[in-house]
Amino acid sequence: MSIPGLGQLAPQATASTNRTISLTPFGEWRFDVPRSSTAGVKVRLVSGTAERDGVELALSQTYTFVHTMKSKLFTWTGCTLEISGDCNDSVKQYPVVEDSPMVSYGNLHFELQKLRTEADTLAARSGRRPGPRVMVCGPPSSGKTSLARTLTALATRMHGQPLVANLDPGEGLLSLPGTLSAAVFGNLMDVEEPAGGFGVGSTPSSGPSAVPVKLPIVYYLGREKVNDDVQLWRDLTRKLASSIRAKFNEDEAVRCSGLILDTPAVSLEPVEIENLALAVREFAINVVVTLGSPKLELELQRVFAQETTPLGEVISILMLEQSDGVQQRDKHFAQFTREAAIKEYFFGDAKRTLSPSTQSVSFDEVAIFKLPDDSEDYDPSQISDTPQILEPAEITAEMSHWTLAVMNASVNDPPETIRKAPVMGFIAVADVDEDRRRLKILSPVTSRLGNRPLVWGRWPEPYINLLG
Ligand SMILES: Nc1ncnc2c1ncn2[C@@H]1O[C@H](COP(=O)(O)OP(=O)(O)OP(=O)(O)O)[C@@H](O)[C@H]1O
Repeated sequence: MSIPGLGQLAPQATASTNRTISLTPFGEWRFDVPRSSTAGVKVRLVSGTAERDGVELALSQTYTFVHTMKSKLFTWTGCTLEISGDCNDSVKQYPVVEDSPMVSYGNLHFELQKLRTEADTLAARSGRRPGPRVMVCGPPSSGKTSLARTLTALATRMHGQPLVANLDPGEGLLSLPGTLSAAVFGNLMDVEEPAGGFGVGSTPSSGPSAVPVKLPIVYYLGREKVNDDVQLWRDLTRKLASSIRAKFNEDEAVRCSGLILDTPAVSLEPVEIENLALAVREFAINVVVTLGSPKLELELQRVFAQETTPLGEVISILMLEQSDGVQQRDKHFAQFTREAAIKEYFFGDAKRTLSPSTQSVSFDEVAIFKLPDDSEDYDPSQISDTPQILEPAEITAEMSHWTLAVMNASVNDPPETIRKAPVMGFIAVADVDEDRRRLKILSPVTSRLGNRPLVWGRWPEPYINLLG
């Protein structure tokens, strides 16, 4: 519970007055920009230093945080912020700085930096040991993605080029939801983007970008939750791990910076622990961070008590406190965020307008596959010897407003190959004319689909009419 005047101000009703706040070292300004705030909230760093999940704000520059964004600005040194616009916010100060979870997050970063320096030193002597491979896991809303983002930003600030990967299909990393993906982060991240540099706005597009773009490798699960198709999630996790090994082999700077892996929220279900264990083994993780769950820490310590990485390293399992500032996001918020990501993928955002190409294609020109309907005797949360096979999809009006994945495969490839192929991009079905047997599609690029197969998953669910 927070006591005004003793550390944390109680959240205020939506505040719209222009105001100036001062934060002492390790203080946080926590904010939630409501949907009603069309102009968002504007923030200017007047003095000191401040950052959002590790990405620094420039002095005197005005930043806009758009509506339905929940986050915080943090300061190591103390700062003054000028704020205008509507948002719900609160200030958290730490009279005893050791009480801030950022102390342990910062210490973790410095330990990881030591391992990166060791890997660098070894590389100079022609050794090939990678830098730290750290996995962040924990219960829902424990701050996993925020910590992964902070560790990434802090590493890039020290000229590192870590690989960052996401195994949570509920939210995409540099991609739409429903995917597992990874990319090298070697430069500035976008402080204003709702996803803080992890969103689709930081990927290549047909428009100019304020920050250098990242090139992700993406696999398509087409489901919201891991348990909706555990078998495929495990197969794609293995594929992603293999892509990361290949990147480590060819790029010394990336290898020395290591990996930061974000994971789906878990309770303590045995299948979830097995999934985390699979990720640890596949990605050769040597540092596992559990956020706010001593039980998860104990369970993973038990699983890995006798195990080392393939390189013979100890697998360190540590628990860090979760911040009491982590904000809950209800299903409406999550849906709005997904829809905003889809819209941004095709149309850009306030800073960068994109013009997707609208194409009319005949039903006979496209090969669309769909995930099979869940049959009564199929339990998607169980590993099965007979994985679900893609089926050719019948094109009907039901497909309108869905986003389909364009697979980096040939339409003549076996369904199993198509299903596990990397994703080239997405198209949205704007309209289906069953009488004329034609589809109207939106594509971020003007080129035709050629013989690329499309996959119609279950996630993200259909968006409102993008052309409406
Ligand atoms: N200290 C904080 N103050 C204010 N907001 C915060 C703080 N830490 C995290 N948040 C916000 O809380 C929300 C949830 O955090 P985050 O996404 O990191 O949790 P998560 O564990 O990854 O969630 P999920 O289980 O849904 O994947 C995000 O909007 C994030 O920006």
